[in-house]
Amino acid sequence: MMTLNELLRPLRTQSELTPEQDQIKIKQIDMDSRNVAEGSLFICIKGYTVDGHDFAEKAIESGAAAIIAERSLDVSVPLIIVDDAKRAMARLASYFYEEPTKKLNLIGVTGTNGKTSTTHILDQILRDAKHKTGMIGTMYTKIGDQTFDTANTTPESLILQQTFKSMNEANVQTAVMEVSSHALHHGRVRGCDFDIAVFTNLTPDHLDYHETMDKYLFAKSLLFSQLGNTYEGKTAVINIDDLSGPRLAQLTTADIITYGIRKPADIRARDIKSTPEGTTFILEAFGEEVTVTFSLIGLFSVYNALAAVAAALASGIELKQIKASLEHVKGIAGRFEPVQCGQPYSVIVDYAHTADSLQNVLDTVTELTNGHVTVVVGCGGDRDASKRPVMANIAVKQADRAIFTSDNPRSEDPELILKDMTKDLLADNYETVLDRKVAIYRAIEAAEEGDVVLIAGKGHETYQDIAGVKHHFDDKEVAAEAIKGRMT
Ligand SMILES: CC(=O)N[C@H]1[C@@H](OP(=O)(O)OP(=O)(O)OC[C@H]2O[C@@H](n3ccc(=O)[nH]c3=O)[C@H](O)[C@@H]2O)O[C@H](CO)[C@@H](O)[C@@H]1O[C@H](C)C(=O)N[C@@H](C)C(=O)N[C@H](CCC(=O)O)C(=O)O
Ligand SMILES: Nc1ncnc2c1ncn2[C@@H]1O[C@H](COP(=O)(O)OP(=O)(O)OP(=O)(O)O)[C@@H](O)[C@H]1O
Ligand SMILES: N[C@H](CCC[C@H](N)C(=O)O)C(=O)O
Ligand SMILES: [Mg+2]
Repeated sequence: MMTLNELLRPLRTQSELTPEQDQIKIKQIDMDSRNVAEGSLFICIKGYTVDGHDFAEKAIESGAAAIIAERSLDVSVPLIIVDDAKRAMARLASYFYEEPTKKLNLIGVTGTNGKTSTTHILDQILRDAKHKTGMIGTMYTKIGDQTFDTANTTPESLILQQTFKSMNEANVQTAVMEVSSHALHHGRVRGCDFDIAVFTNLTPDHLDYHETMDKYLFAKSLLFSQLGNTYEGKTAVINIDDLSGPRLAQLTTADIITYGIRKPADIRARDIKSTPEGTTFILEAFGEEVTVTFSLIGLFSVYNALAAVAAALASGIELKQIKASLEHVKGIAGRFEPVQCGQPYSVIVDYAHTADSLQNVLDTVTELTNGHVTVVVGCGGDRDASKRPVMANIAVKQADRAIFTSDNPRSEDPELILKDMTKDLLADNYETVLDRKVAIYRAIEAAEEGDVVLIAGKGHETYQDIAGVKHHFDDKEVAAEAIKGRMT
């Protein structure tokens, strides 16, 4: 709880509050009128769908004691006008919750692909080293052993600061979070005091939103320029094999740890051997060497491991301990996850929903099998349409057979998404099957001994978003039903 006068201090606004209004007690901050309670400060956010200013009255009816807005409103409680409500929200939330990230070793992971995977590997290493950890990302938010659902990979600043405060209360030492480009662009992580920033890679995605790769890189770069200009205790972990790596390195004054496979790097993997059971490699870290046996599959997984190793070393964990942790990292839900029901062919569910990830995963599958490869894949609606034909092209080139189907069409017509994917395809090794369940069944029913069916795009998701309604749908569940159905 804070007085309004005290809470507004970091905004440095010239609010014309009476001495009585100055003393109003603010019990919580809200950006959603549906959460407002007695004594809330309600912040009006102009969204993509609706305008929070239209809910100010509703918030007051629910007990809002003051309103922050970007324009004048006829309201009965104190109104503070700011130029940018989201910017104000980040500042106020961090202040109200007593700058919780300053009490955490905060690690942010950004990049087009590999954020969830890297954060999960890193969390395992940290927990093995007896750190109490928190995680924020695509699959969930986790505080200690408790998990919570999240709507976004990187939530809005208010939710973030509340989460960090809960982490402080639970004595979390290290928080590992995915930082999406949307979040960076929207300023959701303003007010987060990162200690370590990790870059995985940059390949085309979200160009509907960022428009050009340069602007997309600029959004990602904000994590590195925000790393502070004292290098004391701040580290940027950079994939030096990625074209954008060196550019990001130039943007930070923090210490830099590079990792890679192809180029010389501080943290490097060599002699990589992949089998369907896992990967072994020699890990070099600042001149020391250890051999790692790792259960995750594919070169891309080695990159994610290297990123996690670098961030763990920067967090003070010993290489010996890191090696031991890597050796018992378990598979990550929906990432190259096998569906095993005793069938003589392989079925793999994976979250590849970009051209680069699909290419990487198909490269891995084709390298590890002598059988036929069938890929079942679609593209999401209300997302970058430019990746659709590129993904389809990779599918027909890399796999023996592709079944194009629906992903999350959201507000788009799924037939039109399929048309976008296939309109310029010259190949004839594909078919389109709109119903995802039918598509998965068809691929599995045709699989023979030694073949691989890759079901890409939805990974861990347990729903299919059609016209804004989330229907239960789980690729793993459907695949298992199809496999068992064939056995009976
Ligand atoms: C395009 C986008 O980023 N949208 C985000 C945005 O939603 P919005 O602008 O539509 O919000 P809105 O519904 O118009 O509401 C505006 C304001 O009115 C308030 N409101 C609304 C209704 C009401 O009754 N009362 C009320 O007060 C809302 O709480 C909000 O403050 O603000 C919401 C709350 O923070 C986010 O959950 C939502 O993310 C949606 C779910 C989304 O799909 N975002 C994607 C694009 C995204 O951000 N993805 C990245 C990951 C991408 C990646 O790297 O793969 C992510 O970090 O998740
Ligand atoms: N380092 C990597 N490079 C390229 N592709 C990768 C890499 N790591 C994972 N992938 C592929 O990308 C998919 C998504 O991986 P992951 O969930 O870790 O990425 P993410 O960055 O968290 O994605 P999102 O932006 O949706 O949260 C995986 O299922 C795999 O196909
Ligand atoms: N974080 C990604 C997830 C995409 C998952 C895919 N199944 C889709 O719906 O496009 C996004 O919001 O673009
Ligand atoms: Mg993710």
